[in-house]
Amino acid sequence: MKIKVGVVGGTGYTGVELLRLLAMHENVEVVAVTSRGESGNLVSSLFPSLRGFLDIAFCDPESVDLSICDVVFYATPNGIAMQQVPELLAKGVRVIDLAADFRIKDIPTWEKWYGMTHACPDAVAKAVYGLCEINRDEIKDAQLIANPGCYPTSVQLPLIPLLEKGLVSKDNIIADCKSGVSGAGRGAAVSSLMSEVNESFKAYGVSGHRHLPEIEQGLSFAAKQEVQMTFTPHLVPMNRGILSTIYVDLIDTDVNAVQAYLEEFYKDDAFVDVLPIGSLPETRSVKGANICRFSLHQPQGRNKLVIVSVIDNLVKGAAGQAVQNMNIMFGFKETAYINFVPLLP
Ligand SMILES: NC(=O)C1=CN([C@@H]2O[C@H](COP(=O)(O)OP(=O)(O)OC[C@H]3O[C@@H](n4cnc5c(N)ncnc54)[C@H](OP(=O)(O)O)[C@@H]3O)[C@@H](O)[C@H]2O)C=CC1
Ligand SMILES: CC(=O)N[C@@H](CCC(=O)OP(=O)(O)O)C(=O)O
Repeated sequence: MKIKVGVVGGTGYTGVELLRLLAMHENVEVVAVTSRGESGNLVSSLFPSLRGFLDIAFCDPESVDLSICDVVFYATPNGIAMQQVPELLAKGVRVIDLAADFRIKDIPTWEKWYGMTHACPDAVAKAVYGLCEINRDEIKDAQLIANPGCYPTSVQLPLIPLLEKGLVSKDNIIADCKSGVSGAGRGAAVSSLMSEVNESFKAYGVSGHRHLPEIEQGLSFAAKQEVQMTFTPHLVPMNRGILSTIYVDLIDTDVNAVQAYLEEFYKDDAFVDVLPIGSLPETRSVKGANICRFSLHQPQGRNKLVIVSVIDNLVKGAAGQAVQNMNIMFGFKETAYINFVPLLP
């Protein structure tokens, strides 16, 4: 069985990553890839890596009829999908939004952090947050998926089971996260120039980043009470990858029990790798792959648990998780065509 797939925003970094994964997927026919500026040009003329794998041309998002698709991915800036999705939903099309339009249930909170009025709060209420390992059952029947943010994926996968089970405190959580430059998208920006980024390392969004309410929403749901935490993103001079160092207070000092619980929780999940205690995951151990690897540390045997979590921001943090959602929604094997060995170096 092949489903018809559309991609809105095929010229960006998450868009081209989606195309790479979808082009290899035997249950998928990519029927539309949009670009406002490249409409009419072959996708493979902009991205030669796709030559021979995806031989269609970009189309104009204004004139394309996406209602012929079984599923449409939005790989667009925040605020675009919410304007178009209600019409597609009404026609029975399923949608996976890689942006943040449907991630935050509380509309005033979303409007505060994203600085715009939400166009379709009703759709937000229906959307399922596509953190696959946690919400698999709801994803199966969802018509609209809010694909999680990159930093939130790396932080929530290790923390949600621990908060649900009461193994760590909901207070004093700190996530110190570092991302490669592709996290900022493919659009031209001075702040992404090589001479601005290379040989340098900086924090940003320290007083507030829009992924904070997304992470707090997920952690609060898991803890069944409000969680407030500290989240600080940093930019590192590499193309892909996120490494999050997470600090939490243990309820009981037995880190081995926490490890055993996480190993059991994720034992059937191909895309979450609970490493042995004390391991030091690197971003290159997940590059190009749909995997979150993390490890637990208990420095000096004290009450503080340190978790080091790595993902590829474009794969498990975006396009890979989006295809994993599609696999679950359409009843394909969850790992189908996204179960790759990471790239080295
Ligand atoms: N980069 C990352 O690591 C991650 C990104 N995300 C989110 O995914 C989304 C896409 O990110 P990314 O690929 O990095 O962004 P890019 O800036 O690289 O690409 C944006 C894409 O959106 C298209 N686009 C822009 N405006 C419109 C519009 N008005 N109508 C239709 N298409 C439009 C552009 O195509 P064109 O101009 O050719 O029409 C382009 O293909 C964002 O919301 C981002 O926050 C989520 C997780 C991780
Ligand atoms: C390095 C870098 O700039 N990263 C981006 C990641 C955000 C992102 O991907 O946005 P959504 O997941 O919310 O759509 C940022 O901090 O804005």
